[in-house]
Amino acid sequence: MKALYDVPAPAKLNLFLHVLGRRDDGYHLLQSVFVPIDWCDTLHFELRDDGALARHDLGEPLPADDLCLRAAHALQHASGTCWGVDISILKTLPSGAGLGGGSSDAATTLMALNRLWRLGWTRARLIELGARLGADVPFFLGTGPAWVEGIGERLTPVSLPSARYMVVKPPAHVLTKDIFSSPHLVRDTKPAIVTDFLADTGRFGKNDLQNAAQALCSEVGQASRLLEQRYGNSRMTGSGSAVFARIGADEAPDGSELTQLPAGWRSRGCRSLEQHPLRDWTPD
Ligand SMILES: C[C@@](CO)(OP(=O)(O)O)[C@H](O)COP(=O)(O)OP(=O)(O)OC[C@H]1O[C@@H](n2ccc(N)nc2=O)[C@H](O)[C@@H]1O
Ligand SMILES: Nc1ncnc2c1ncn2[C@@H]1O[C@H](COP(=O)(O)OP(=O)(O)O)[C@@H](O)[C@H]1O
Repeated sequence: MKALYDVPAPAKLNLFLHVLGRRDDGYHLLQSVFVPIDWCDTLHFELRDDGALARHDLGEPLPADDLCLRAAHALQHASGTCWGVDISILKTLPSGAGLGGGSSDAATTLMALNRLWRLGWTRARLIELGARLGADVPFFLGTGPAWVEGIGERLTPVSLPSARYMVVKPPAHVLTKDIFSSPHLVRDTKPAIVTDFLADTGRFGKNDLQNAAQALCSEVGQASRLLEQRYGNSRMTGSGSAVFARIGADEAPDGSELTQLPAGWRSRGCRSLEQHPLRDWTPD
């Protein structure tokens, strides 16, 4: 195998997000259900025999310390392989949205290179390496929707019925660190448990980060109100600034965009994925 083309890196939504406390290192402990959706970046991987790692942006330029290259460097170093790769990225997911785009790109890179370089690493070993790249990377190395605890490294797969969502992303975005250090940060006192959530599948929980995000960025509240008016529900995903609403089977076709949005806003009709598209690429 010399190449892998059209490899997807799906985004995710947080159906709810509880902040339970804070670790000694300052990171906050979370409870959340993450669900992958069919809004994806697309990556191509071509084997190099000179050991070089190169990235080619097919869309908007990516940051110099792009998470795909960081993932490739980390796996090349940890595995000791002599192989290299040319990574081409067609970025469609907005960055800094709470959609996990960069984290998903990193996870897809680890799974694709594990296959291209014939490393044979297990999922658990990739997750251990991925957790050092970002708190959301372990989720994207998993099998699909998951109950997530810790700072994102403790995953319990859950099966959820497919659902449809309209996602709206205003142009501004909020720094995750500013949200967690905000006086508006809500902390949950009563942790939920998996069975509680599953008993109420489909009913959104709260996002404890949303008050702080709205205090820092008025567009998050604006996006929430827009979706409440159109669909009767809304919730910020992750640390924002994207907001989503659950929509009916007969509303907004998949991939559609909302009209009459302010300039620079993005939107997309999405469907949840019952499993990660690369689920079978990695041995458990
Ligand atoms: C909170 C989540 C939920 O999915 O937000 P999104 O990234 O999806 O928006 C993620 O776990 C985000 O994880 P990650 O993206 O790795 O966080 P970073 O940007 O590295 O965090 C920036 C800063 O936010 C604070 N931080 C982050 C995560 C966490 N569980 N507790 C924290 O206190 C820390 O000060 C950290 O240095
Ligand atoms: N391939 C990438 N795609 C998106 N963001 C990236 C990538 N590589 C690095 N980043 C950086 O990671 C941060 C966004 O990460 P991402 O997982 O997309 O966050 P969010 O979950 O908030 O959308 C930004 O600071 C961005 O500059």
